[in-house]
Amino acid sequence: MSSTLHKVTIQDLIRLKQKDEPIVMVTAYDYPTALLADRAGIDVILVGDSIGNNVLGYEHTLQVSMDEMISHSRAVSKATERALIVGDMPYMSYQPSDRDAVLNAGAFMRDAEVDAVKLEGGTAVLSRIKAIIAAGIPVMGHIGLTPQSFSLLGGYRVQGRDSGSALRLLNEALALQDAGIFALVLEAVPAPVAKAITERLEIPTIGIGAGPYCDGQVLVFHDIFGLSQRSLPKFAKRYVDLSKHILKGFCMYKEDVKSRKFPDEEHSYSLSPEELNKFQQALS
Ligand SMILES: Nc1nc(=O)c2c([nH]1)NC[C@@H]1CN(c3ccc(C(=O)N[C@@H](CCC(=O)O)C(=O)O)cc3)CN21
Ligand SMILES: CC(C)C(=O)C(=O)O
Ligand SMILES: [Mg+2]
Repeated sequence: MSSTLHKVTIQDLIRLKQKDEPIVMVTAYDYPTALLADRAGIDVILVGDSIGNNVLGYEHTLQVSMDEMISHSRAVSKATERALIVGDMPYMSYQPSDRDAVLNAGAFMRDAEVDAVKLEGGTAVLSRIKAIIAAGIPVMGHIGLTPQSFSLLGGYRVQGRDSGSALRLLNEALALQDAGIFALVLEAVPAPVAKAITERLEIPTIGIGAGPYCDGQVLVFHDIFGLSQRSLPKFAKRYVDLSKHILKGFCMYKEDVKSRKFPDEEHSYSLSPEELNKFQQALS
C-alpha cells in the first residue's frame, strides 16, 4: 500500500491483511508531524488521546477533552493527503450513552474531517459501536490495555496473561467484529494471544505491545522520536533521539543571543542609504 497514491481506504486495509502486507500506523497530533508521516507513506494516522500525556502535560489520557481532540484532529486532517485518519474518542465522549457516542463521533467527522473514530472497550461498548456505525461512521476497536480504564485495570498492565482472560479477549474481538468495526487495536497482550485473535478475524488487527503476528503495528510518535517524558513501555522502540537535537538547537540559539552573534546582517532588515540619512536628520 505504500505505493498507493490515492487516499487509503478501509477497503485497502482489509486488502492489506488479505495480502499479508503489514499496515503501518502512528500517532500524530499536529500539522507538521502529520505532513511528514503522510509523506513517509504511513498508512494510518491516529490522533490519539495519548496527546494528553505526550503533548498537553497531563499525567494520563483521562483529562483530554473533545475540544482538544477536535482542534488537533483538524490540524492533522488538513495536513494529510494519503493516510487514513482516525480520531481517538476521549474519555467520557462515548461512555455515558449511545447518543453521546454518536454526537461526538459525528463531531470528529464533521468538524475535524477524520475518516474514522476509535474507542476503547469490548462487550461493554458494543451498543456504542453499533450506534456510531449506524450513523455511517467507521469505527476502529481497541482492547487489551485500555488506558482510559487505567484505574480499573490497576495500572498500565499487560492483559490476557492467563488462559481465561486470553479467551475473553478473543471473544471480545469476535463480538466487536460482528458489531462492524473495520480494524482492531490490540494493546499490551502476549504475542501468542494476539496471533490467535489475528488468525480468527477477517478484519485487520493492529498491535502495540502485541507481538509480530498482528496485521499492523502502531507506535506513539513521541516514543519513536525520543520525546516521551516517562520511561518507555517495553514495547516501544526509539528510532531517533530528537530530544538530543532539539536540546542542542536551543542551546546554540541561546548562546548566539547571549553573545550577540544573533541576529546578524543576514537576518536583519536594512534601510536604503538615502532613507537612513533622512531618518537620522529627522531624529536630530
Ligand atoms: N508515550 C506514550 N506511549 C504509549 O505507548 C502510550 C502513551 N504514551 N499514553 C497512553 C498509553 C499508555 N500506555 C502504556 C503506558 C505504560 C505501559 C507500561 O509501563 N507497561 C509495563 C507493563 C507492566 C506489566 O508487565 O504488566 C512495561 O513494562 O512495559 C504500557 C502502556 C500506552 N500508551
Ligand atoms: C496507543 C494508541 C493505540 C492510542 O490509543 C493512543 O495513542 O491514544
Ligand atoms: Mg488512545
